[in-house]
Amino acid sequence: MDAFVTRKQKKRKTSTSDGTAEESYEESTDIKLAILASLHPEAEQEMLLDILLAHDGDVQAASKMLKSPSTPRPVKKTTNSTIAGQTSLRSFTIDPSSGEPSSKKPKLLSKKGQTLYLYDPQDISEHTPCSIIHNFLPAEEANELLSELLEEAKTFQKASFKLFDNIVSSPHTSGFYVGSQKELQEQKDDYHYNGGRIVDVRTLTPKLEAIRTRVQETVNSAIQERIRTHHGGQKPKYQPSEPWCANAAFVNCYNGPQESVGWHTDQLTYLGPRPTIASLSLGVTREFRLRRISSFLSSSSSNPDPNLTGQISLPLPHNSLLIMHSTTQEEWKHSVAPTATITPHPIAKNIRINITYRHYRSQFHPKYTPKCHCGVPGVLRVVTNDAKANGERERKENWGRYFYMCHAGNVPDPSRTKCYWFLWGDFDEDGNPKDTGQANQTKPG
Ligand SMILES: O=C(O)CCC(=O)C(=O)O
Ligand SMILES: [Fe+2]
Repeated sequence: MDAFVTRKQKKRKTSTSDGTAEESYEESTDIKLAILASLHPEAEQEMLLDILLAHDGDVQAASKMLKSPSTPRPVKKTTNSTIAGQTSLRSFTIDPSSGEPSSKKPKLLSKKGQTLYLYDPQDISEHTPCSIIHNFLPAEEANELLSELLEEAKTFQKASFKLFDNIVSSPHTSGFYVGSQKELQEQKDDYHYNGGRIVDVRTLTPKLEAIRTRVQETVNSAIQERIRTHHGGQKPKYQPSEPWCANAAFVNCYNGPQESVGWHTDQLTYLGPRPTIASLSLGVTREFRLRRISSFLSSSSSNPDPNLTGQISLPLPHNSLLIMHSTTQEEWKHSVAPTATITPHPIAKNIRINITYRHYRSQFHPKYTPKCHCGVPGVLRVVTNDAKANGERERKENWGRYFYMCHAGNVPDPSRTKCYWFLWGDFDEDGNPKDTGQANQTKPG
């Protein structure tokens, strides 16, 4: 059984719609789940997963639990929504004195090389930088939005760009939407993504426009709630205090189980530090995975707590709104993993549509982005211990500092002399540039 637990993870290169490139990993939980399912063909996948994870990935212990008369009998699903019958991990904790399920909360661990699956909004809020709202839109409206975007997605393209001498194409297609013709023209003229521009910019479709204000209101209340529950009423440094405004949206289309997006963080250049991103999923349920960037773990990165270094998977069902709060982009990476199987959706068949609403902040308009010697606007990054992303700026005393670097340094182009230009970003408490376009230039630490 151990061979399944310790199976090596596979790596591969990929790229995202906003142009950041990373590597993705595949995991062995699927196999353990398949074994458990073959032992308990009557049980629902979600229940098996919950129990497997409550037993720390031990298939034998999970199977024993399933055979126990005290375990609730699984009820067959009548819809294809994975949300039906979902339970919190709390329902599967065993009281050691009685051997009965107890309501005590288990310790949730995301061990290195393992995946912790979370479904319950309270678990997600407590153990990830995100919060989730299931059944966000009225059912009919969600279906209509899905149908509209499935039609749009027929004309989406795969994003592709150059990475270390290879053309990397994103393993899914996407479209980019803004609120007005003026913003559309500005995107075409002024905005850069990895040194290039997005040619296909569209204005929000009628249904994307119709939900925009609701997304905004929900996100703004969730931000306030998060500040209360996770930050003692004090917003994190650099998190904007201005209201969040959904003025741009990437729409991603994952056609089939193998389409995915690799581990990445979203580009900060036009969102600024500590952005909030709202992600509405439609159609097929897929796994959204999260893992911490180890330099932001509380223990030292040379000795991080092994219980916090694994990945967390959030299956995102049709009509769920995931809010990535202000620590997500700087302290975590996220991905949508390829999978062996999916449950087809009655409208979308094998397709998952995902909308990420973003706030392109006016203080981060490209006219304020510091420019490299090449004349190209820089890319805003944060210093982490990710050597590939940060090069020599990864030294501990600089972790968490922001800097601009050349796109050419980000995506080396052999036809150009390698460019080492960089500028420390200097932001106030609200993450606004202190001196727009004129940050102090200093030497790397
Ligand atoms: O499809 C998703 O849930 C995530 C998409 C994403 O990470 C992105 O567009 O940057
Ligand atoms: Fe992303």
